[in-house]
Amino acid sequence: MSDFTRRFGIGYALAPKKQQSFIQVSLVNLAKERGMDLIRIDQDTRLIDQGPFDCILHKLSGEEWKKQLEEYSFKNPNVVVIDPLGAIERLHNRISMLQVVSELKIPQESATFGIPKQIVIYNSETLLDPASMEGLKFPLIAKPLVADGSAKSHKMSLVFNHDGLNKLRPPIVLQEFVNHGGFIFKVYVVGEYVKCVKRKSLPDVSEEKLKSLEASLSFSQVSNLTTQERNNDNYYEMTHLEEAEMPPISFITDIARGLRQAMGLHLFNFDVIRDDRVGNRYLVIDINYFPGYAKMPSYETVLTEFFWDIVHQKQGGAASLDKGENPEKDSDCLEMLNCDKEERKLVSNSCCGDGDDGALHL
Ligand SMILES: Nc1ncnc2c1ncn2[C@@H]1O[C@H](COP(=O)(O)OP(=O)(O)OP(=O)(O)O)[C@@H](O)[C@H]1O
Ligand SMILES: O=P(O)(O)O[C@H]1[C@H](OP(=O)(O)O)[C@@H](OP(=O)(O)O)[C@@H](O)[C@@H](O)[C@@H]1OP(=O)(O)O
Ligand SMILES: [Mg+2]
Ligand SMILES: [Mg+2]
Repeated sequence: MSDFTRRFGIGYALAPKKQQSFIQVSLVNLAKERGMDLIRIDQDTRLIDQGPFDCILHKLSGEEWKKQLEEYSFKNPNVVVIDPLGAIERLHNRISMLQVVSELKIPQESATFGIPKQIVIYNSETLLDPASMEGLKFPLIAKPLVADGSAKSHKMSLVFNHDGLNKLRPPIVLQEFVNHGGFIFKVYVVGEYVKCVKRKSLPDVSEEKLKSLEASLSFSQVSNLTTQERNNDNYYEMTHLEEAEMPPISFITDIARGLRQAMGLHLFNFDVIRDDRVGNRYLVIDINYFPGYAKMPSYETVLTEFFWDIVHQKQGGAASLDKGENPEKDSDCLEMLNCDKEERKLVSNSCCGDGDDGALHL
């Protein structure tokens, strides 16, 4: 069969929520028109008995899936697995996740980047020992060390003083909370493609406010709030996304490319904030494997193009990750996304302060 008529099979193994958001009819149809069939992998049947596939997309964890994937890859070495489990695992720990950012070698002329100051706490004794704070300054944000996609792994707390540490459950990462004007930049990476969008984030905490606040405040997935949840909150109504200035395009693209190469991953996004104390300093605070691409503008076109490259071996293995340039012009790569206008199908995340009133009051 000539390459022109050959069809390609792309197997996907995703959790139900991810499948529902990502596998939309528009994506399936566009891929089909380009000769690629998206095929659901039945998680109740052995992977080895399914297919044939030219590529496998997945966001599942657990030993059983690992075993299945290894067995499949051993018998089908030519099938591209997006992405290797070993490479994804680095993102399941919030320390190893950001370690890679610190190791990037990127020219920092007009802007600089890094990660917030942070420590890891494994047990309650260390948590309550003032010596372990290593000069970290309040306010802090406490994040579960594990970032495995569970609801628990997204549960965060803002900690305003020592008393606020009492409620925390190690293992956790204590990270300095950096004022950033209430906006966050989400940088989506799909192979060589990079798209930066802005979203609302947590409000700044002034020195004055810090003194008057309760000891801590817990919340979950604030950048993913539903329109309804935002509308119920004064802060969100008062924050104007269009006012946020985008970061320098080529700088963000350089970081994205550096991360992609260093991690050996094709599908991820990372969250960036602009440090208000410095202005042109950008901090990476989170990296997510296979994020909510359906929220990215033109996700169907971008993903279809990526699949096409993969099955035609234009972006296959780690070597081709070095290939370089983003296929889009830089000016097209960064786009403002006003998420309030977006339809969100999935998100059921909530903010819960100590009073659990559903709003984020600082
Ligand atoms: N060091 C920080 N300084 C200021 N704000 C922060 C910091 N870290 C996190 N945030 C805020 O808290 C939110 C949640 O943090 P983070 O992105 O690490 O959590 P997550 O649960 O992994 O999120 P996601 O849903 O993107 O996976 C961020 O989107 C941002 O608004
Ligand atoms: O829920 P969405 O589809 O929007 O995607 C979110 C995704 O959830 P899902 O994988 O269960 O879908 C999250 O993954 P886990 O950490 O929970 O594994 C994480 O990557 C978020 O950052 C994504 O939101 P985004 O950062 O893109 O806004
Ligand atoms: Mg995040
Ligand atoms: Mg995350």
